[in-house]
Amino acid sequence: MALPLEIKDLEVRAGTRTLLKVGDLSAPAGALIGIRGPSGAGKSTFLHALSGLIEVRGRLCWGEVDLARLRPERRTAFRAHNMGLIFQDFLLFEELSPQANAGLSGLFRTRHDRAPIATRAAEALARLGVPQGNRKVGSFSGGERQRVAIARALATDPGLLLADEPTASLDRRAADALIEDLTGLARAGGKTLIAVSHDAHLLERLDRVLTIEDGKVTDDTGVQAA
Ligand SMILES: Nc1ncnc2c1ncn2[C@@H]1O[C@H](COP(=O)(O)OP(=O)(O)OP(=O)(O)O)[C@@H](O)[C@H]1O
Repeated sequence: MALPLEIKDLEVRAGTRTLLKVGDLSAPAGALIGIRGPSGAGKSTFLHALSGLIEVRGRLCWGEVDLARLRPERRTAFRAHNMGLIFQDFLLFEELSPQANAGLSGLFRTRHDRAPIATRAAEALARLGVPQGNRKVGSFSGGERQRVAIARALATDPGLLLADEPTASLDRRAADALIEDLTGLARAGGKTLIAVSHDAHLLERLDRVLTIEDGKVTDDTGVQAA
């Protein structure tokens, strides 16, 4: 289930240094949001905060759940049940097939939950046109790998999809196909999508684009999803 986002006085620090500060920000469930900004501005830090990977201060609520108040293990559990992450370095297992990679989160679930994850992984791989069979992911192209990463993110049917530069390392054609898939799947499934990207082709397909500079949101444009 997609959840609304509500942020109040969010702060991320590393030692004494403040990496990110966001005063007030909210978005309805099912919004498609882009994040752009110069290198080192704090975009990945924001995505990591939104996914509960790092400690934050203030309020960072997905629905009723304030990630700022949860211990790391509770954040991990929340992430496993609600989020699909499509991160830059893919984190795919080179020696495994696409099916094994996409169904990986099933390993951490009960036997009862495992079967639907495997089924959704297979459906997502087919829908995204990933080559079937036992070929190892290590031999896949960048575009194919990125599709496996998306299928893996979709396998648990999460309400929230968080992506870091999903079209980086793809040529224009592969990037456009991926944008079509990602935004289409998010909209069809009523999922919230938050994507860090410099790709104008992706950003123009989203409801809203935030610009982050020097650890702050300096621009917030676009129509919010109803
Ligand atoms: N754990 C950390 N400890 C100290 N500084 C950090 C830590 N993580 C990130 N930073 C710093 O915070 C700033 C923001 O980093 P971040 O990775 O969020 O930027 P970004 O906007 O995603 O950049 P890029 O587009 O280059 O990926 C950078 O100056 C980075 O060096």
